[in-house]
Amino acid sequence: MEAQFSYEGLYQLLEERNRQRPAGSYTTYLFEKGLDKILKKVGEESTEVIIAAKDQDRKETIYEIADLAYHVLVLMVDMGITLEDVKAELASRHVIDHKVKQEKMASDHDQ
Ligand SMILES: N=c1c2ncn([C@@H]3O[C@H](COP(=O)(O)OP(=O)(O)OP(=O)(O)O)[C@@H](O)[C@H]3O)c2ncn1[C@@H]1O[C@H](COP(=O)(O)O)[C@@H](O)[C@H]1O
Repeated sequence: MEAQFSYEGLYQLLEERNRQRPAGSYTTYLFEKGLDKILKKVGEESTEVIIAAKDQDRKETIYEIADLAYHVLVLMVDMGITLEDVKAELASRHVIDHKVKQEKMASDHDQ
């Protein structure tokens, strides 16, 4: 059976790792190393996504996107950026995009 997963649940676990810093945790290792190490991992994982996608390797691309998503979440926790912060940003763009489309449809209709 597939394990229950949510971004919110993983984010909370990473916050807990940051507060408690348990030994033997890879996330603890990243927080202890600090921002530069986390950024290096985000850069590496981004490159691996690009390479896998360029090879048209769907399975590998999914695997590397998951690695990237985890490291981006670690970066967010380190910087105190919440999932709500990112959702709010995406939501504001979504509304703008919707408005632009409506305006374009109205102007197309007038012509
Ligand atoms: N999703 C992940 C996840 N994805 C990738 N990784 C780790 O990221 C590392 C990436 O591998 P690399 O070969 O690039 O790096 P490395 O050589 O191991 O280490 P570096 O010295 O390069 O940093 C691996 O050690 C993976 O185990 C993750 N580690 C943890 N999680 C999640 O975070 C939770 C907490 O993990 P811990 O804090 O380790 O208990 C886990 O339950 C998972 O849900």
